[in-house]
Amino acid sequence: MLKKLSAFEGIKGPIVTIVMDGVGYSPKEEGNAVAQARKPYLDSLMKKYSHVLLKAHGTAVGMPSDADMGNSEVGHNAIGAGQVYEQGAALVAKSIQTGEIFKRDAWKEITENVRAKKSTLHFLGLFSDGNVHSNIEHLKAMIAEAKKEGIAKVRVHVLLDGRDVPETSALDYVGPFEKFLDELRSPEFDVCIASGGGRMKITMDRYNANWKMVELGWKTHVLGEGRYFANTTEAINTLRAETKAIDQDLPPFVIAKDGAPVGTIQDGDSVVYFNFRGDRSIEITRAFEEEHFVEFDRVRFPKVTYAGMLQYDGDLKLPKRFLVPPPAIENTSGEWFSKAGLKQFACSETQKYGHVTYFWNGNRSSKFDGETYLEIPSDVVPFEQRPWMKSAEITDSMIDAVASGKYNVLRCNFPNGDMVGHTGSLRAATMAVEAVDLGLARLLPVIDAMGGVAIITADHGNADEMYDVDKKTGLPKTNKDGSIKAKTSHTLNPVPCILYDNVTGGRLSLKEGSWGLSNLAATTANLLGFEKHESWDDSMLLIK
Ligand SMILES: O=C(O)[C@@H](CO)OP(=O)(O)O
Ligand SMILES: [Mn+2]
Ligand SMILES: [Mn+2]
Repeated sequence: MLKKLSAFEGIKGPIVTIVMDGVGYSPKEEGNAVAQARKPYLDSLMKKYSHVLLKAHGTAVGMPSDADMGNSEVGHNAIGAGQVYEQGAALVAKSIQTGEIFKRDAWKEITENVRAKKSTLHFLGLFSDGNVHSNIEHLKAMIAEAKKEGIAKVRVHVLLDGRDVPETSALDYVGPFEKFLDELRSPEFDVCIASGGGRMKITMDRYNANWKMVELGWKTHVLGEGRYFANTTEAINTLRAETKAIDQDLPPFVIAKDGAPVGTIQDGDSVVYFNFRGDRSIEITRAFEEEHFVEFDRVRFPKVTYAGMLQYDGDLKLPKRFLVPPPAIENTSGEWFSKAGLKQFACSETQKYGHVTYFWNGNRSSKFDGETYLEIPSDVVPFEQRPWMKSAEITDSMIDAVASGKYNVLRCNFPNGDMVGHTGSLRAATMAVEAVDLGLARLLPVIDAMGGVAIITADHGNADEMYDVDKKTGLPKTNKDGSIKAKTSHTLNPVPCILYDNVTGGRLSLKEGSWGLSNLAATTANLLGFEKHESWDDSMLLIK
């Protein structure tokens, strides 16, 4: 049980954590949608209330190095668990480096299956070195090992990124990768790319937001249905010229030879989904694993030996077979607040719903006792067309939940800064931040009225840098037509953390210090009048 604090009895009203997804802090104004947004409410909070900056990237959130940006999974894991675990990116890299991955049963089953049946080994996943969902180095290591182990035929299905890496960088990955395959290819080892498409068009949907994407991915990778191209470079060049889309939004393509797809997925094949992050892996995994599947008509359901890079959901045991064990995230704040008998409420719209539930609770999909979840359906549109997204509805729901008096601890996520930040539109991203400002201005007074306190923070940066800046010159890069190259990925910047307290008469503030997202759970525990769990990182709260 969490122990009661002796120095502080705790706030009587609700404690509310508000995550402004993708709203990082940078002193640089140019290309910074957060700084440029008209957000009088948030600006006044920064003047009036105790605040600090939190580290939200790199080793502070369990990534392999401080060159790695933060992301929603590692960010919400750290906030919810109050601790830093080595995350998927680091665990897989290590397992490959030590060779452990290839000694485990999952890899052996995958490879023995294709050797025994003389069938094809397929790799499917996000094709970049973004290290948010996947890393192309992991893919290359597995292909090289497959050759070493005498596998005869490998097909690769590539989901183009442009969201964790520069927006039109796909060919920078395809070129060197084709060369890598050319060097491995031999009469005994037949390897090539078989299909692909933009990650926001096919396969990588999350939280059941748009199953059509997964259906289109299934048609492309499994059935080999779609537009044929002779190779990936030709596909990308043609589709770019026709659609003007950036990589994440490019339509699907099928690589064909002599009028037939080179790599459909068939009975007896093995399939490795090489993304380590779970949210955008669960739906396609279900399509490959579920015997009775209702989300779309698969037309053909090949009997394959399937493995995910990690296990994506420990409660649902999805997938059954995985190459590397996921981080065992234990003693989350959700669990211990539940054990303390507290009532918890979590809310977001579909795009971030799993962030405040599944990621928050250490990648568990089931609830702890006393938890209530509310999902507001997201629009299925390009978010630069609706930068306000469902911020008003999230605010309405949070106001109702706070005012109901039913909950001790509440959490919500406003997706705007992140989802609109990823589109690369600076104009829309400033509106996104402004929509969050409107929401805060409505919600916080209701927390006052209930005698509560709020922490306003974020999980990582995104909207704070909308220009792709040349590291050497510090100037924005430009496209061929002279326009500024947009940055669609997350940033390395810290995030704000504001303690909104109008109820203790100034007794509480945040200590100066070198803090990160993992210090939030203990801080919330203190606000509730509890000591932190022994495994959580320290509280930032100073109590007078
Ligand atoms: O959209 C996503 O999948 C990632 C970026 O790859 O963003 P976030 O971590 O904010 O969910
Ligand atoms: Mn995020
Ligand atoms: Mn994001």
